[in-house]
Amino acid sequence: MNNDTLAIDVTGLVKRFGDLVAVNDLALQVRRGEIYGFLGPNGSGKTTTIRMLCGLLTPDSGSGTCLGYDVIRETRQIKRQVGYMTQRFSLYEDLTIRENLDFTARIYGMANRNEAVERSLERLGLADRQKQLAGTLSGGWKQRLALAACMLHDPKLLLLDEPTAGVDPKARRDFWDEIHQLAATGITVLVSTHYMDEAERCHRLAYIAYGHLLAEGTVAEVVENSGIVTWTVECADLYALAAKLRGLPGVSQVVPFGNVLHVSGTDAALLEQSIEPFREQSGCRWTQASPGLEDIFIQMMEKAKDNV
Ligand SMILES: Nc1ncnc2c1ncn2[C@@H]1O[C@H](COP(=O)(O)OP(=O)(O)OP(=O)(O)O)[C@@H](O)[C@H]1O
Repeated sequence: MNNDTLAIDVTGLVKRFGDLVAVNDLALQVRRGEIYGFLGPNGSGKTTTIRMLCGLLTPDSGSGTCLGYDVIRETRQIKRQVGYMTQRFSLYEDLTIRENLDFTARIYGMANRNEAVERSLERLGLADRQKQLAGTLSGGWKQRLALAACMLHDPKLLLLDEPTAGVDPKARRDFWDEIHQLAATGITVLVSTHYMDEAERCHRLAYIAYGHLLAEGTVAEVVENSGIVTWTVECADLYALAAKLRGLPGVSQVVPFGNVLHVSGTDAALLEQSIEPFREQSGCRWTQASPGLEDIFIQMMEKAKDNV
């Protein structure tokens, strides 16, 4: 794959803050027009990576391109074609919706500012509320306004850092519908999230922990390559069973999901051996299941922690 097909193509990215290696030898390839999920625990280096990709931070080492431009030498060109939505609401709460969009358009130095703001207001469906103060919008609308602001200059790539944190499910769904509509027009989206349902709405995803890339691919590929086996069990006394299962050989996770326990491990034979005595327990129904992304990521994080 080359620059025609890849929006992001970087390798060996490293960023240190003093003694801390925030991003460690990271390689990332994101195809044009895809929605690429960026997952990982708090402090794993997602924001730092995003900031290196859009030229706001200079990597200590590594190389590559973003939209075909060199991430070290051509940061000005990159910034012009990238829309970056930061983790926290970065617009002015005491400016109106329109004033915020207008202000952002001025920062981009846009010649056709008024037209772009009008178009954006129409598209957002906020034309009749343009005089409302941004601070009075609901969390979901704030995020949509922030997205509209970073789309004003028609970027080819969107870098969205936890855009839906703390937003209710309906507003999150609307936001993601919007992301998919943008991707359908050819815009590439790299989006960080802690929500597993959002991870599943990505075309491909990467999982990083402690600055290292631990998994990459489609959801199906990540599940397939995880090497994790999960059994679910429905049982009358779930908590008593959970207590007995925890710590047994081959059992690395025992997690209740409502009335069902998820019991996972990486050694299928050992896991089966350990659960065998409980298989016949009356009132218990065991089923082998596909591991969830959450099971996989927690397992990876634990393993990575052991190796740090
Ligand atoms: N400017 C900085 N100076 C010093 N340390 C920093 C700086 N920016 C980030 N870090 C540290 O680098 C590590 C990675 O941080 P980063 O914000 O990239 O993680 P993240 O994956 O985005 O986390 P979260 O999910 O909480 O947003 C953290 O330990 C953080 O404290």
